[in-house]
Amino acid sequence: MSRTPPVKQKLPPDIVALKGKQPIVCLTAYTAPIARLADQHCDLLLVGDSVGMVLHGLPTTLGVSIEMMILHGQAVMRTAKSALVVVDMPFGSYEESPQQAFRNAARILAETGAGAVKLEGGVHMRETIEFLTTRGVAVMAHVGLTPQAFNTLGGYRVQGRDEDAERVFNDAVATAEAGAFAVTLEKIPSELAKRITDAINVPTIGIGAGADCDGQVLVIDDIFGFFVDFRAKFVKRYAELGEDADRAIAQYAAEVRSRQFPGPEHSFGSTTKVSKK
Ligand SMILES: Nc1nc(=O)c2c([nH]1)NC[C@@H]1CN(c3ccc(C(=O)N[C@@H](CCC(=O)O)C(=O)O)cc3)CN21
Ligand SMILES: CC(C)C(=O)C(=O)O
Ligand SMILES: [Mg+2]
Repeated sequence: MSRTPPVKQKLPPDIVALKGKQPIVCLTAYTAPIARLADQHCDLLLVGDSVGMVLHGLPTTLGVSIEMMILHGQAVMRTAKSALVVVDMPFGSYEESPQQAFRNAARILAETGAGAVKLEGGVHMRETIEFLTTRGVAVMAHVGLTPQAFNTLGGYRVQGRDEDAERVFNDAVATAEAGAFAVTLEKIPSELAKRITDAINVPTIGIGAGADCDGQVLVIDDIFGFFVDFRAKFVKRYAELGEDADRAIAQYAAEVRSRQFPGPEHSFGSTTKVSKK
């Protein structure tokens, strides 16, 4: 029986190997059809807890549950063939202790088949990241603007400016030393992101962290122009699908009201005779 060999899905070490060789392309994905598309162009797909704000209408990421992350992780894993899939650990699922983090990370990996988890935090997550990575759980870290700290940070502000730079630098270095295979840098000055990228031997994946990171990530609905609740400065819209979708819905509504839709071609006759056409 001859079969085309299956495409090998990337693993965390394959992502590490890209540092210094080529920019790492990452997007968020939450659903099977989008994962099928993005998989063909990305090295890494992130099932971000941004799903709570983007698809579930939550005001922040704080209300996202493990069950939500697993359902979306499963949907993405069904169609992602070559990109590494990373699932965000939601708020409250890992902060208590390394043991709690391991239990929930293991559940996420077992139930989704994803290759890694991502968690927010630097120096204070060092022990947890070490606990996970020495027990077979690949971890992507996330420092700088950590959206799950919305309340303590006082919003989604730029992090690491002026005297705050050392904190973010130390956070990034601590996670890399603890065994993280990559570090997300969110909304920090470009110069600081470059300093971090030069200082650690695993890839930095930037979002609002300038052009010198080893890779870039954006929220898929943001690049589609489909998420309109806010527009961060770091977002570049590559389409205006929101406008397109609005046009489609408005036209459908108008055609239903004017009885233009459905037409005969969308309708069924009462007999089974074969139509000519
Ligand atoms: N659609 C979407 N895109 C994201 O990038 C994203 C999410 N959702 N949800 C989870 C987090 C939250 N993130 C955010 C949210 C807002 C800004 C932001 O910069 N907002 C405003 C004002 C922020 C302020 O200064 O208080 C901006 O003007 O850029 C940045 C990152 C990043 N993540
Ligand atoms: C924006 C990325 C880095 C993220 O954490 C998310 O989508 O939840
Ligand atoms: Mg996230």
